[in-house]
Amino acid sequence: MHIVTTIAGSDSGGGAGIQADLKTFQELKVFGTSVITALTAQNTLGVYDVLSIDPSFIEKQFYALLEDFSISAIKTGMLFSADVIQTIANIMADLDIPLIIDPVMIAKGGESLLQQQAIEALRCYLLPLATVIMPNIPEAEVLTGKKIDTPASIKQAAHTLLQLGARCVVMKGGHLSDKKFATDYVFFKDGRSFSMQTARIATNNTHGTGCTFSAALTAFIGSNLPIDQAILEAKKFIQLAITHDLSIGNGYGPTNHFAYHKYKGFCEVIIHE
Ligand SMILES: Nc1ncnc2c1ncn2[C@@H]1O[C@H](COP(=O)(O)OP(=O)(O)O)[C@@H](O)[C@H]1O
Ligand SMILES: Cc1ncc(COP(=O)(O)OP(=O)(O)O)c(N)n1
Repeated sequence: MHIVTTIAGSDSGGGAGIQADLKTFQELKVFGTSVITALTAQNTLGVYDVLSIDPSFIEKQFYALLEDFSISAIKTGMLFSADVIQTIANIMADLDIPLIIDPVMIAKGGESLLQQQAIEALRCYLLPLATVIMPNIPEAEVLTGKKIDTPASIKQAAHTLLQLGARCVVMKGGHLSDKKFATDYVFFKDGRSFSMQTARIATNNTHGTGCTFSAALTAFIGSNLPIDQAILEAKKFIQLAITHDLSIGNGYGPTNHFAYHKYKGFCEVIIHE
């Protein structure tokens, strides 16, 4: 049994954060463990409040896992403050475990999940430790300080993130204006790149898409799948979770974490090398 860890915030609404990650891990048959960085009072309509966890307690959670488990992959989600990022980076720097970073900044409803002062800490301390960083377009714009709206600017931004130390960048295209396709762009340090294109689903039930995608990638990397295959399977996982979305709540509903096993033979992803 492979053991993986999510370091993220709790979403009381169950569609994003720790809850989405653990559901995804369970579906992909890896044993999920967690380090909780913050609690959110949240549902599909929005984030009403955030309670941060003291970094010293975050450290205790992390060391409790490291003492007892052989962890095969770790992902980060909502980290909230510079202190938390510094704490996680200090511990990660001494580990030889693949790190998947979802640089969560803003919730669907517009609420901030990362303090402004934390952006520099993310760029300087955590990003250089990333096996894979998977920003959405607005997050990549914040991290690189450049507008991203053309294929050339996507490539340029990914190269900036690779230069900052990440080994692989998955630039998620959910926020691009393409009405027909949802295309993600993958770039490696060795110069290889490819894109993954799926049909864009007309739905508002996209709460937690980034969390679910990065959790699936963590599960596949933690199960020793080669990285290209892990990225492709994770894209299938999120595509099927959005296609078979759940109408739960009255706002941006969650994705369907059960869909992959039922429908995985029926997901077309077009790859462009
Ligand atoms: N409406 C959609 N239909 C299909 N895939 C989508 C849709 N919206 C987002 N995605 C996919 O979901 C994943 C998360 O994308 P994105 O929305 O960019 O990130 P985030 O959830 O972090 O804001 C990506 O693989 C993206 O292509
Ligand atoms: C606790 C918590 N963590 C992360 C998010 C944001 O998740 P994401 O997958 O980026 O999804 P949306 O915010 O786009 O729905 C969150 N809302 N809560």
